[in-house]
Amino acid sequence: MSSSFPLLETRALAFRYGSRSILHDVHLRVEPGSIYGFLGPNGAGKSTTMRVLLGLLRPASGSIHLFGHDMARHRVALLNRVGALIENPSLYDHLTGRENVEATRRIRGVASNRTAEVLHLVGLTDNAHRPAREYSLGMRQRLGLAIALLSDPDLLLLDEPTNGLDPNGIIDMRKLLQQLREEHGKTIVVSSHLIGEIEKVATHVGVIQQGSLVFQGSLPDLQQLQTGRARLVLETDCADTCRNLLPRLLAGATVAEPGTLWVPWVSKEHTAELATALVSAGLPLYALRLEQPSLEDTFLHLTEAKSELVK
Ligand SMILES: Nc1ncnc2c1ncn2[C@@H]1O[C@H](COP(=O)(O)OP(=O)(O)OP(=O)(O)O)[C@@H](O)[C@H]1O
Repeated sequence: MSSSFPLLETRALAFRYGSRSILHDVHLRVEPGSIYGFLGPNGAGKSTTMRVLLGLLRPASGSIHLFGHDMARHRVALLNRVGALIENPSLYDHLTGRENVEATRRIRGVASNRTAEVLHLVGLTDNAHRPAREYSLGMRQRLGLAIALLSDPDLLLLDEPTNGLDPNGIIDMRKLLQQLREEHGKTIVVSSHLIGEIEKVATHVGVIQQGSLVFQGSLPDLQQLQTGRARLVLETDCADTCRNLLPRLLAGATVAEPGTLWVPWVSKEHTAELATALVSAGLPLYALRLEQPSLEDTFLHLTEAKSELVK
């Protein structure tokens, strides 16, 4: 991650439900202008983290810094600069989209021109006169986002905003987040349990598993981790003989099957040397191919291994 001043930072954040520890030692770092994909399987602690960040749950220990200030000291002022969408927005179904926005606008004392602005931002202007009960799930999420945008917040915290949406709804939400970042300078933390969704929209990624952050970095950092897990699959007659004859070139290799070796990928030069050495040693080489894990595999590996990869 860059060394610029983080917009949101948690230090050794911990949370407990009674005697049950839910979040442990969470060090989040969200750079200004980023879309931070907060990933983790069900029950990992994403919603709990969001609620702690919004001051809805009190941390057991640790601190939260928003815009460079300690939230424990300036909670109200700092949270005024944050917009949130936590799961499904609570809407008045009998009111129109516009009336729903208006209801919150008045309570919050926001200027009246903002209603039309936020409806336009989320692409609901043409449907603003319809009652919310006629809205699709995607439209409801966008209306919730419009309400979150009323006070023109610098930071948006969105908990699984695409949950339950159909493919078009997911694409619309993704475009909207990109537009909010690129054209309106918003910083966005968006949680999901699907890496496939996050990789299309996020600039940075944090992976949480069982209440601990197991990876944090830019999207290219995560892709690099994926490349580092690539392997060569070598097919021959007897994998053990190969390993014994070429111990240096096959360091770290594992026998997958009697005639198949998995070799951690090093470089194309190493691959060429391995192929030459095998043939020179008179060993049959039936196949030598590169297997690159998908980003999904890497995510599963991170969440299953609970490794020490936090930067
Ligand atoms: N009110 C509660 N009381 C006790 N434990 C809770 C409560 N709410 C959540 N938990 C537990 O806290 C842990 C984290 O839950 P959380 O909802 O934060 O996970 P999540 O990553 O958001 O998962 P999901 O994607 O399923 O919402 C889970 O083990 C859950 O069972």
